[in-house]
Amino acid sequence: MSQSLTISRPDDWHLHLRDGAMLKAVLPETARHFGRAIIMPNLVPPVVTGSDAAAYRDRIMAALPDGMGFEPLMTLYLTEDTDADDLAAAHASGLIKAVKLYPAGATTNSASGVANFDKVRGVLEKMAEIGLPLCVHGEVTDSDIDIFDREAVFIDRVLDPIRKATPGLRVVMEHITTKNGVDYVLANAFDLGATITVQHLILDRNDMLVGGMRPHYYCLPILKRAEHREALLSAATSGDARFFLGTDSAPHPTHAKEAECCSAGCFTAPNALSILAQTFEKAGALDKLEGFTSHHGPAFYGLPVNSDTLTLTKSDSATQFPARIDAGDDTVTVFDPGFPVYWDVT
Ligand SMILES: NC(=O)N[C@@H](CC(=O)O)C(=O)O
Ligand SMILES: [Zn+2]
Ligand SMILES: [Zn+2]
Repeated sequence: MSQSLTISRPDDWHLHLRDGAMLKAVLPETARHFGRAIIMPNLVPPVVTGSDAAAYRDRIMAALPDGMGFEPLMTLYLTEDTDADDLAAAHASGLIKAVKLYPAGATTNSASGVANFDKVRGVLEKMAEIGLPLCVHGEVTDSDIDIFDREAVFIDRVLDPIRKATPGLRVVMEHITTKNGVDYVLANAFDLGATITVQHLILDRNDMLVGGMRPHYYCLPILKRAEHREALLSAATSGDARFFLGTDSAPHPTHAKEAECCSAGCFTAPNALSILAQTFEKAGALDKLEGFTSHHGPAFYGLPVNSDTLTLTKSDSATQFPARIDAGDDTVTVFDPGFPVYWDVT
């Protein structure tokens, strides 16, 4: 028996496209399904200025296959030297839709991030004034804080003080992974939103560690206990507009994932929507999928919902996703949810 669901075209509110051959390889995987995406600026070197963002947007558009529609929503990478006027001009021209805060050393390519939060106070005040959202990788980097606690500690020690010191600053907690993150969003007003990834909705740390380590499930923030996954699933399927999809699809060459010290990130662009449909259906919340993938994000960012649609169909046989895609001389391994998925984009 087949079943189908037509929704407004989804957007991805947290996406890594990289550059060069990798960009060319992964961009069609997103553009096939998503109308727009918030493009993460953690290139090497990072996308710091308005002119960096304009040049990166041009490279993305040049890599887009003919006939595919896709709008990259550009971001700047916040550093301790970010120029508030350059950032305001990039926002005023419509070039950028957000600024990304990486605590220095928290994740992939975050070395140029912020170590001393006092140094970005002026920039954050400017962002509050002009209504430019701050997207936050919310983990402390202190070596004495356990990796599984780094998100919760960040909320108390960094995020809450920043928000209190900067009234009116709109913040997106990127890729939340804990009940603490969900509760913090719920306890605040609608100037605070959160993106949630596919992997954090379906996996917990046991899936990554029991019976052998699975490097393709290693991403940051790291998968947590089952009770946290359950809180994320409740939030995503609740219909609360503060929670929306950010896949954090983060391609790395297969050899860098299957390495002695594996890179952090899951490449979910090809099958994110199929897995989500299955996950929402299992939770008895298929009617909440469209809000999560297509309505809540535009509402937070003050953008229109996409005018075209996407149809998902469920069939009796499991959907076959490619195991990997080619990217120049490398391959990128496609995320395997670990269970059969019967939904596919048609
Ligand atoms: N999520 C990840 O594990 N990796 C991301 C960086 C990030 O979003 O933190 C990447 O750029 O590879
Ligand atoms: Zn991150
Ligand atoms: Zn990311």
